[in-house]
Amino acid sequence: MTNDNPIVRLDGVRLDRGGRTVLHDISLEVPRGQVVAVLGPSGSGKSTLLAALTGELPAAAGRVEVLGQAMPERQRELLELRKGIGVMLQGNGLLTDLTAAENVALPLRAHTPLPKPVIDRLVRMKLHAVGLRAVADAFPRELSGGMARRVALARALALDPPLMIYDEPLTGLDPIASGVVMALVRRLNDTLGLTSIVVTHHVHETLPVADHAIVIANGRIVFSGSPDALSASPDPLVQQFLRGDPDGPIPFDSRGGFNAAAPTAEEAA
Ligand SMILES: Nc1ncnc2c1ncn2[C@@H]1O[C@H](COP(=O)(O)OP(=O)(O)OP(=O)(O)O)[C@@H](O)[C@H]1O
Repeated sequence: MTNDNPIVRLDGVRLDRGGRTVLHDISLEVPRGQVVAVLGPSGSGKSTLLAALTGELPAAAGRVEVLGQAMPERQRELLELRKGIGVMLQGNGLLTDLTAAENVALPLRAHTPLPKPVIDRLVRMKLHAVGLRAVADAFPRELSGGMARRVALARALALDPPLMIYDEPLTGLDPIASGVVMALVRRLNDTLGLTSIVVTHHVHETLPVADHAIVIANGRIVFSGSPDALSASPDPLVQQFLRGDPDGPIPFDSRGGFNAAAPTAEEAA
């Protein structure tokens, strides 16, 4: 495998949840080194796509390749692959009775045999990378929302994964904290040689740091291209999403998924 190979490749992937198809025929490639924004309205299937990238949700059809290998079916191989994927989940997921440093140390304790002094040093380096070395001994409740998010980011980076996935990293943050977090995502991506996939509906905060944008709506990828091309897209679906209009080709309650654009006669009545 050369480094020119995409770090993520999906080919004709279908993803089902609760017996219903959420995403149809998804094909995409994520080149190494990029920050890719996966955008879409609430309920469009962003988290479902993310679950396929981490192997949590097997594809109902098609092929998912991550870090140059097909998504393993066997649990042990899957766990090994997941060590190469840093995931920052919605919210912080920090353990409240552990300090910031102890939270960041968790993956290192769980997945490496490293002695404590080495783990302590690595934790300090990770906290330094997110600009928070000074709060190593603080508990999550003593941190602002933005700082807690950065600690969660440091924890996701703990095992030096080549691929970072962020699920709604800006939820609950004010505009300033959002700007800090997104600038950090970009800086860490470039300085540590990562690839980053940011799953979000925060378009305007995310596009400025993204190299590539994908928009999901009505069960499919409706746009894939540069942030500039996204802003200029004449597609009514894309425009509705960018403007946040309740009326248009994306149903207001898009939880109905792929078929939601065409309500049943009962729903329409
Ligand atoms: N475990 C599940 N079982 C059944 N249906 C599910 C499950 N998880 C998600 N869904 C459905 O799949 C669709 C897509 O949900 P998903 O969470 O992927 O969307 P999303 O774009 O991430 O939404 P949000 O931005 O609100 O987080 C929704 O219709 C949702 O109700």
